[in-house]
Amino acid sequence: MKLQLALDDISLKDALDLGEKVKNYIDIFEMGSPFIIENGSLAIKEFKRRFPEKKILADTKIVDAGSYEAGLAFKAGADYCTVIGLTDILTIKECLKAARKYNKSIFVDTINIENLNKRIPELEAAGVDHISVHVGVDEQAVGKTPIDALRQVKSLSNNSILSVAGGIKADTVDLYKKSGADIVIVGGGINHAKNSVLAAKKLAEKIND
Ligand SMILES: O=C([C@H](O)CO)[C@H](O)[C@H](O)COP(=O)(O)O
Repeated sequence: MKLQLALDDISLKDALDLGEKVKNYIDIFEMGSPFIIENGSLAIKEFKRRFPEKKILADTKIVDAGSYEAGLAFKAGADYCTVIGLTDILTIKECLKAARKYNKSIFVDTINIENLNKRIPELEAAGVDHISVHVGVDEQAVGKTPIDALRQVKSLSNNSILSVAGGIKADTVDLYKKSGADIVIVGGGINHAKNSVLAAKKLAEKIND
C-alpha cells in the first residue's frame, strides 16, 4: 500500500518545507483542492520541480470540461488528477481521453455517490481504472468514515486501483490496509498532527509492516 499526503490548508512555502521533511515516507504528494484554489497550477509545477522522483496528484475534482481541465493539470506536471464520480459520464470520458493523451491517469472520486452498486460498474465500463473512495471533511464532521464505502467498492470493482480518504490517521490506517486499499490518503492526520514528521513516519511504518 502507498501513502499519499494531501496538502490542503497549508501555504505553498510550508508545504514545500514539509515535503522536504517527510519525503522519505510519502509516495504521492496531493495538491489538495483548497491548495490549488489558493496557488493554482504553480503548486503542481513547484512540487514536480522540487520532487521529480515523486508522483504528484492534483485534486482538481473536475465536474465539467473534462479534457480541457485535466489537460491543464497534466501539462503543469501532475501524474494524476481527480474527477467527481457523480458528474456526467461524458465528462469522465473526456478526462480519460486527456489521460491517454498525456499518458497519465485519472482518479474518480466517489464523494456523495448514493448508489455505488450502480455507479461503479458504469464507471469501469467507461474505462475508469483508478477510483478514490472519499468521505469529505464536512461529512467527517458528523461522524462519517470511508470504511463501508471502501469495502463496498472493493467488492464491486473489477480491477481498479483504489485509494481511500476521509480523516484517516496512524491509529486507523490498519483497517484500511486490511480492507484492500492500494493507496491511503492522509491530510489532517499529518498536517494537523502535533508532530507532522512523526505522524508521517508512523503511517509509513504501519503501511510497510
Ligand atoms: O479531498 C479532500 C477534501 O475534500 C478537502 O479538499 C482531502 O484532501 C481528503 O479528505 C484528505 O484529507 P483528510 O480527510 O484530512 O485526511
